Amino acid sequence: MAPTVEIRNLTFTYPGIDGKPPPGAPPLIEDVCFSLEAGQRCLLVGSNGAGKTTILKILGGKHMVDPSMVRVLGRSAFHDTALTSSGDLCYLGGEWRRDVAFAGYQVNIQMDISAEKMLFGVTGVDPQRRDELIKILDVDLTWRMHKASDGQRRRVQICMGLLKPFKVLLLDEITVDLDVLARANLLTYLKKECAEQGATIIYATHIFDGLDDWPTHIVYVAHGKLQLALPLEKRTVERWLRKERDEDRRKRKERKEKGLPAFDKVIEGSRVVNNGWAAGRLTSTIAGEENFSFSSNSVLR
Ligand SMILES: Nc1ncnc2c1ncn2[C@@H]1O[C@H](COP(=O)(O)OP(=O)(O)OP(=O)(O)O)[C@@H](O)[C@H]1O
Repeated sequence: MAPTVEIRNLTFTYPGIDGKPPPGAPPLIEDVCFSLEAGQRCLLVGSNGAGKTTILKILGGKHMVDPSMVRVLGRSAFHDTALTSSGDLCYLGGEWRRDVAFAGYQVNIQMDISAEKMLFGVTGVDPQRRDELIKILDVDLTWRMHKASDGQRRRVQICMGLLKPFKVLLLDEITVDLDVLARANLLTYLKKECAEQGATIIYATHIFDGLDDWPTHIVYVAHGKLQLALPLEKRTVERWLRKERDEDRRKRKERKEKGLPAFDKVIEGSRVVNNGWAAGRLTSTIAGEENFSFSSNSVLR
């Protein structure tokens, strides 16, 4: 079977002010390879700042890389805009938490609008699918978005994002505000989509509860290196993370003993605000000295 997601020797460094990687900047992602087929569900795990969001964004066509490095459904997500606009490739995460594409417009999720208007305003949707999603996520159609709780708002957003069928779905920690039941229902629904529709899902998360039987693959990212495991063994993931943390601590101690600063020198210049694009697609906004970037989750939650 042809892979739906294919990453071949992916190497990436955030660009500097001139659109090129700053001289001497080490690659954030280095020589990463993995591929997935229709029906497979992959957990993307790693410590804060490991590069999970970056990988998902590259797959979602938000950052430009050489087309030979990343193929989604056999196409380059960045160069082939039809891939995302058709809905075949769907990315839910980061900025999407504030804005959602609504009936062709970008809608701020905190405006005074009812959940019903949002969910029924999207045309070309299978009503049965919409009803099922509303039920699964337990959305009350009378909720006003500007008064809704974070979790309620998140449920409407997820519902919106899944209204149309997808072939490849990229999820970046979107379940954090969901209660245990809503999250469990959603994961079951997504598993069904993979089994019945042959969808492929990559889900970056730090929350392993309830995921024991969910993934078919695990991709662990640490310092640009990859490890694959199958199936999920929570203790294995925790062991990887602990090993990585201990190595980092040891390196910092060694540097301190040699009189060096605890952390490697930060290469100046690799700073792109809003991860390089304004809502939707890449419109680069370059930060000045007053701005700074953390790993995306730290910034956006
Ligand atoms: N727009 C950007 N410009 C420059 N560097 C960035 C940018 N966004 C992220 N980074 C850097 O890239 C690294 C990886 O960030 P990324 O958001 O991919 O990590 P992550 O694994 O998703 O982390 P978390 O678990 O905290 O979400 C971090 O060191 C971060 O500082």
